[in-house]
This record gives sequence, C-alpha cells and structure tokens, in this order.
Amino acid sequence: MPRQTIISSPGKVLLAGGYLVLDRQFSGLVVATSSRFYSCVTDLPPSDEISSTNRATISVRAGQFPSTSSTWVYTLTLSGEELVLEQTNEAEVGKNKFIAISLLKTLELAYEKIEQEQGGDGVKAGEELLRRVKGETGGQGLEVVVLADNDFYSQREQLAALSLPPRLSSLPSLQPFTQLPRPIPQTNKTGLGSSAALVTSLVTSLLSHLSIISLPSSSTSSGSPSTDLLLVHSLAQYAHCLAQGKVGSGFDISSAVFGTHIYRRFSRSVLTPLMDKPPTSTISLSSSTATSKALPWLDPSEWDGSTTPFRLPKGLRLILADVDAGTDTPSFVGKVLEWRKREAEKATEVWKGLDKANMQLEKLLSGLVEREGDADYDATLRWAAERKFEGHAESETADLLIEVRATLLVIREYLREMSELSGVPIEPPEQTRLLDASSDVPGVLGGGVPGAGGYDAIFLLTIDSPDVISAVDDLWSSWTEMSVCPLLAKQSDGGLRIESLEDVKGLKEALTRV
Ligand SMILES: Nc1ncnc2c1ncn2[C@@H]1O[C@H](COP(=O)(O)OP(=O)(O)OP(=O)(O)O)[C@@H](O)[C@H]1O
Ligand SMILES: C[C@@](O)(CCOP(=O)(O)O)CC(=O)O
Repeated sequence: MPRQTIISSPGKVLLAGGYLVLDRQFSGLVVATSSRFYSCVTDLPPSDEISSTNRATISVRAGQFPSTSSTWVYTLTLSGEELVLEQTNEAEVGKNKFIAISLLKTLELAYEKIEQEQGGDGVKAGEELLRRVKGETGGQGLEVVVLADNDFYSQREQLAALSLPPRLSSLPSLQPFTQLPRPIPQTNKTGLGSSAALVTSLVTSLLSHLSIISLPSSSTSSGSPSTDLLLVHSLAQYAHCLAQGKVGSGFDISSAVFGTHIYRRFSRSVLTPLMDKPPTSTISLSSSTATSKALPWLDPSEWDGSTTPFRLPKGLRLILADVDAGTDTPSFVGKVLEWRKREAEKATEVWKGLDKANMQLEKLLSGLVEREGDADYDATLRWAAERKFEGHAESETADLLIEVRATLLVIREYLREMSELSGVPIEPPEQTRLLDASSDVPGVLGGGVPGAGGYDAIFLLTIDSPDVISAVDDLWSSWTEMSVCPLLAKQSDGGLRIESLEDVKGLKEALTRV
C-alpha cells in the first residue's frame, strides 16, 4: 500500500466584518463550515523506465472535474545548485496558479527547513528534499488529488439532472464529491472560499507527507496553536496572496487553518518583502542567497495578526444559500475603499458604528455560549423556535436572542448605508427583500450578506430545529425573484484536520474514480 496523507480544510463564512477586516484596527467574525476541501497525497510507484535520479513528478488532479482538463503535472529537477519546478502539460490544460504557486512555495519552505536541520549544506538539502518527494521506495514522485465537498460549487444542474428541486432536503441525494461537467473556470462557485481551502489543505498535506511538520489530530482556535500550525498558516497566506496577486485580509486562510474565530489581520508589511521578490520557478540551493530565503519572513513570531476563540452557541444553526441572480461579481473592494478614501469622515463614522454592532453581535453570541448550561437554555430555544421573538422576554437567554435579532438588523442597516454611500450593492434591494422575508420565518434570528456582499449568497442564523429549517427551505424554494439554492453546510469549529480514508463518506470512491 503506497504511503498516503489526507488533510482537509473547512470553508468559511465572514458573518460580520466584511471590508472592516481589511484594516487591522477592526476584526471580523469568521465561521468555518462543515463542508471541507480535501487534499490527498500518495507516493507514485517506481517507473518501469530507467527513471532519472535527479527528477521527480508531482501531479495534482482536481478529482471532481473532467480529468483531461483538470490534472496539472509538474517535474521537480535537481540541476546543479538549483531545484527547478516546471509544468509539463501547460499547453494542454493551461496553468492553475493556485496549485503551481502552492507547490513551489511549499517545496521552497521544505527545502529551507531541511537545510536548517542539516546545518546549511544547500545541495545536500536539495537532494534530501528530492529523495523525500520520491518516497522511501524511490518512486516517480507524488500524486495529489484535491476534492471539495459539493457545497463549494453550485449544484443546480446536478440536482436538475436528478429531477430534484434546489432544496435543502434534496442535497443529501447528491453523491459525495459529485462529478461536475465543466472545467473549474466555467464552474460557478458558492463563496465558501475554494481557493483558500485548496491552498491550505494542499500545502499542509505536502509538508506533512514530506515530514516537514507534524500536526495535532485536530486544530481549533481554542488551544494555543503549535509552531508547525502557525508556519502552515503563514505559508498558506503567502501562497494565496501570490496566486491572487494581492494581499487581502486573509480571514479565509485563517479559518481554513484554525476554524471559527474572531480574526484580526496581519500587517501587510509582513508579506511585502516576499511579495516584492521577482517571480521564479526555481529554488536556489546556494547558501550565498541566504537573504532571499522565505523562512525568516514566514516565522510565526514575525506575524502580528490574531485569532481569538469564538463559536456559535449550541442550538443555533447557520444556514447558507447560494443566490444566483445572474450577475457578475464586480470588484467591490476597490470601489468601497475608494469611497472610504474620498469621504473619509463619513466612512469613519460608518466603519465605527458598524464595528460596534459587529462586536455587539460577538458579545451576545458569546453571552449565549455562557448560558448553554442554564436549566432553561433548551426550553428557551424551543420557545424561540415557535415565536417571532416579539413579546415578553422570558429569561436572560431570551433577552440575548432578541438582542441578537436586533443587532443583525443594525448590521444590515449599516451595510445598506455603505451600499448607498459608496454606490456598491453590498446589500442590494433584491437581497434585502429575501433577507426580510427569511427573517420573518418563526425561529429565524436574522441574517445577512456574508463577506463582501452582493448578489451571490446569504446566511441566516436560526434556532436549530427541523421545523424552522424546513420552513426556510419552503420559503427559499418558492422564491421567484432570484434562484435561491441552499447549501448543506452548517457551522463547524474545527480547522485543518488529518483525515483517514475510511472516515470520509464517499472519499475512497471519489479517489478511484477517473
Ligand atoms: N477543486 C479545485 N481544484 C483545483 N483548483 C481549484 C479548485 N477549486 C478552486 N480552485 C482554484 O481556485 C481558483 C478560484 O479562486 P478565486 O479566488 O477566484 O475564488 P474564491 O474566492 O476561492 O471563490 P469562492 O469563495 O466562491 O469559492 C480557481 O481558478 C482554481 O485555480
Ligand atoms: C470584503 C472583504 O473584507 C471580505 C470578502 O469576503 P468574501 O470573499 O466575499 O467572503 C475582503 C477581505 O477581507 O479580503
């Protein structure tokens, strides 16, 4: 049996803090999802041909997409004082920047770690890295298969093909890792952060497989993270920023690594020296290039972002929907920030007010977490599932639920004000109507547009009761103004996870399907 390493990362929902979280003064509430992205690394067997001792193959296949257009093959060659990574099938399948950069930066870091451990002989460290890529048995290299839970991509067509309506109750009928008909660029994503979860699981599975790091069996933001986990975080942030061509806030990578938490970003200057390096596909093994190493900049002690523990209270549920209004997602961030610059005084007022409401939401949700053990907690949630939160507050838990509802409305008001002032449809009127109607369903606390907003998605925070969920499902399936397709995902606290093949439903079948 060839050696195999499987790592998964959760998707994300930025419940509160969109735009604000780009600025270190403010933080955001990021909730990880139960839907995950998997990266499976397996040793390739030795080849029958006389394989070159100074070369290894690394192939990465997006398992649920057409394999002819979704397998990227690279060779890693040791040549003098360099390791060179080259894609061999670019003419046939094109590039996948997120994969190519993740591979290169992971190998670069792996090389630097080995060099550090071995006391500084560059070429020897390069040889050792190549040996690890080829595995104990001297195989051809590594085969990676990446697979995302169905939620990451729109499943409207797949449901229609099974004659199923786009309802929550239909989703379990889809095969896990359902095969999608078109290549990735022609596939609609749902906003769970496929590229961040891909990069995070990919770099971690490779570092782990090459014995560069060792991970705890599960990672959440509650315990203090290990140095290896923090290093994975900085590497994934770096690779993701390079592939995106910009330094975003990084909340998506942070939740892919640590799970649900309150996120405060790292200073852009942490990554500037690495982002400014000229692009290259080689790793120099010469010790005279010590100044251009990545490791010193990725050292966790240099990173000033923070993750503060936070989770949704027991008995509440996050429901998500992919809203396909048929619009392009324009570059909202640039326009909003332009407006913020132009009208600094007004924007600061809005930013501060919105931040206060976001932090109030965090305080109320944490207040509910503290009450989870109270004798009346479950009964109060049952009460809330039937009422529309009007009327007399019957307990402190009820007070908190009512306040959560009010605070979600305040946050939405601020986002609409931002929309109006900046001219960017963060919560456009179509979404307002959908959110208002959804918030009117008994047992729904409220909702909003996650992250940057727009027409793409909505989230609801509800009492986790089958009646409430099916009432939401009914409303959404009868909604005519836009097509609303629910996702299966719930909130989940965990971040990166080591997986075993048997424990993930459908994974074994998906890995053997070509
Ligand atoms: N299953 C996959 N296999 C390989 N690459 C993928 C896969 N899913 C996404 N990608 C990569 O991520 C890119 C999409 O990244 P982009 O940053 O545009 O979207 P995103 O913000 O992650 O989207 P969303 O949040 O909607 O998932 C794709 O072009 C592809 O390079
Ligand atoms: C607008 C912004 O704050 C959030 C974007 O979130 P999302 O990708 O729409 O979930 C940008 C960022 O944080 O990088």
